[in-house]
Amino acid sequence: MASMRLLRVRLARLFLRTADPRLLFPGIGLLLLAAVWTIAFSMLHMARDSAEQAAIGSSGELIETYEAQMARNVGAINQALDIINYGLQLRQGGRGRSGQGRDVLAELAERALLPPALFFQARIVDRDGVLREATHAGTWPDIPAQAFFHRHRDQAGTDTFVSPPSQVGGKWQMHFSKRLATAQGAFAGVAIISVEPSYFTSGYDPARLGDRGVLGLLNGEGVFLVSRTGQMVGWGQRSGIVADESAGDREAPPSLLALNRWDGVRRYTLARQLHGVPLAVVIGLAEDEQLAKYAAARHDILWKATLASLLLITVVAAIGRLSWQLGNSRRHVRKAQETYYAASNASHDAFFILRTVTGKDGTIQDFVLDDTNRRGAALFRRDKSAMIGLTLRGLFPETPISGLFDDFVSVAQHRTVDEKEWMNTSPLVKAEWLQRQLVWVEGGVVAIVRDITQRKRAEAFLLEQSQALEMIATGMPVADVLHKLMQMVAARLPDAAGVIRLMDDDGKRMAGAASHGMPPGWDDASDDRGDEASGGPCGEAVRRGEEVVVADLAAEGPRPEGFSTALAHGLRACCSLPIFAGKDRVAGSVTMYFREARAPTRHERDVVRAATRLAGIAIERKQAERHIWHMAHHDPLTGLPNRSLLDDRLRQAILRAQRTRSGAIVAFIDLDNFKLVNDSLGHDAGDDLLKTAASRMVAAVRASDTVIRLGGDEFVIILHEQGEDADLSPLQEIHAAVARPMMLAGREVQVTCSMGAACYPKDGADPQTLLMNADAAMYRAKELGRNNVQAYGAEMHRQMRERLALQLGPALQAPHPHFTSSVPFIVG
Ligand SMILES: Nc1nc2c(ncn2[C@@H]2O[C@H](COP(=O)(O)OP(=O)(O)OP(=O)(O)O)[C@@H](O)[C@H]2O)c(=O)[nH]1
Repeated sequence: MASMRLLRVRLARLFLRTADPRLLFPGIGLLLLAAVWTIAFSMLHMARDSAEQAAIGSSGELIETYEAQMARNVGAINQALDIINYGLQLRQGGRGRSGQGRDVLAELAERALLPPALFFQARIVDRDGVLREATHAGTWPDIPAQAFFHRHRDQAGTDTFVSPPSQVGGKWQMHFSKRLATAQGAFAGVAIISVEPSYFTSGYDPARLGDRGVLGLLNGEGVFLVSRTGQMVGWGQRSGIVADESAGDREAPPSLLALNRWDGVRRYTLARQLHGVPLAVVIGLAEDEQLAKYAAARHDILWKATLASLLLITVVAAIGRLSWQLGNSRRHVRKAQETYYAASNASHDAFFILRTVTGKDGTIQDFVLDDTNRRGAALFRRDKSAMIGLTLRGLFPETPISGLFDDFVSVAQHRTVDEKEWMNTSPLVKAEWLQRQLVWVEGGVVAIVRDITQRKRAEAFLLEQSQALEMIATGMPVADVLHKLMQMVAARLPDAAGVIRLMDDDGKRMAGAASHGMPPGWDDASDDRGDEASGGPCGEAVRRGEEVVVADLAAEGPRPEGFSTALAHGLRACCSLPIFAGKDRVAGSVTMYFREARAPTRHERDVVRAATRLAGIAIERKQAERHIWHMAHHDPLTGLPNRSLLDDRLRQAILRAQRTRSGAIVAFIDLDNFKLVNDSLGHDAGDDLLKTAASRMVAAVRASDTVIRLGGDEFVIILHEQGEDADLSPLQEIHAAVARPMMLAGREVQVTCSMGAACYPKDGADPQTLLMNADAAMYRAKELGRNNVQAYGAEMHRQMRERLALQLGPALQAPHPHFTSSVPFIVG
């Protein structure tokens, strides 16, 4: 199985490698070239075969023809020789027609028993080699030395002897000779018929044998007696051919292509032995002539094959190049696609490629999703494969998308780009806020969508922070600001619950100031626990002044009571941050509880930190405000409320008296001869005296009463809920307390004061009247020699007016006479 799989894999790889146009087309080209040349060579082979067969066939036919021709010629000569012999025998026997003395040859010629004299010459030689008769004139010298003479003289027999061509009478001739014998068989001479060699090759047909063929006669030694090639007639060449003796019924062997040694021409050569004579007919067909058609066809085939090859190579090269370019461009496209996919998959943006679907009338009907990236599938919480092919409407089955669809159509029609942010309403899409860019592409629209929920939330968070800051800046109550901050955190961390607690002024207890999603009674419970600030991890944040994270409330050691409540309500983890109001002062904590047992994320901690910082600013600002207000309304030396609060306190005293149906005493106090202290003991001693006097006054009244320093050495005391009969005994106590000796600049000093009192409602119904009347009474006390307490009387009012008239007159009055009667008494 494994080997099969391996084989399949290898085959697939081989196929892919072969399918590469760089290999495929050269491969196909080579195959086609091989096919072209295989066909060409097989055609050549067939053509040559056919030409050879034709040559062989032709040579076979020719040898038959020429053999018959030669046999006829030789037979005629043979017959003529026999006739000569017969004729001689008849003469010798006396039976000749012409009788003794008449030439046998002439007689035979007359009777046309000899071959035509035009070609043949007949001769008779006697037993001594003397020429006895001849059909033609001419001598033949030294006949007894001729081979044929020896042959016939020495060998009995009737066979014909053929002599090679020799010159007789100036002519080259072949000689056919036969032994002449007496009736007893004795040698009687030789009958000779001579013929020009060309006689035998006159049948040379150039149409059949060509210009370079051969037709010839061989003797028994394989020597040409005559041969003709074209117009050339020759003899005597040694052929080296062994004649075939298969004449007759036996099928002749085919001709052989061989190099004819006598002239160096390759020929299809056949030799056939003639019957009865030691002669063989030879025919030869020159190879180049016989195969001339084949050579032409060969040239034609090779030329066509070459042309076809060139054409093929050109076409394959062109197709290969095109295919290579196509492959290259495909590779580039594929690489570009791969790059696109890699980039788009790594992108934080979702990509959607949608194809436009148009109706018959050309209007856009819908858009079909062709492709998307990983982020796109994640945005829709679906598999990419399940999304591809869906229409735009199909992507948002339950959401009206008319606006989105119109935007797509607009971008597709106008070939533009459209960018928008929108709040998602589709439950299928995993985002609150989205930003989309629609870009026209050929045949469709590409939508690039980005989840901007975090950014939008951050913007909202920033907005809420600035709103909280605005609330702080405009002096909104801290409780409102904290409430806003808690809302802000809740919006960012919707699954969390939280509470903001503030430390009370003495820094011992914390109380909930704002909360979100906390279990009912939780705030109360924690508020009730006075030691919460030092108990659980959240209190620990306040105590340590740093962030405390509890990743699992259930795993925490000794559990504060509140944790059980939190756990019971499904809160498993918490993160608490101290609120710093000012540099080191912890004013409370912001604590968020989470429903999973885990450490809060960085984002969650950042949100809590931001809220904590703003809470600190709000509290610090409120404290600064309070400080400024306190500074504005209190005397920095004594810490007592100053003149700015006088009117308000007087009004409150009146309202309170009205509410409680009681009265109130307004006392005006001025230290006696205070200037002397400054002058004698110094200004600092004067300040100490003022502080001591103020503290003694505060100590002498109830907490609900008010002591105000008007300025200099003047004070106002408001005593609430007094009887209407103006009992001045509380004032006497204050007077006595002030007058107690004190240490100033290392010396004991006793300072008295003058006090004037006006009672509400008896001496005045409004703050101004009461104050003015108390002042008048004080002035009266001064007049009476200082160091006493005077209740307001109506006559004081008249005296006051007289005094004012005098003071406003041209001459100023001299200093009051009581000045000397109540100087500060330095004891030590
Ligand atoms: N050390 C000190 N002196 C102050 C302060 N404010 C005002 N004074 C001085 O207090 C003196 C007030 O004097 P007066 O009330 O006019 O006169 P007196 O000496 O008290 O005399 P009688 O009021 O007539 O008894 C002035 O000399 C002021 O300079 C302060 O804050 N510290």
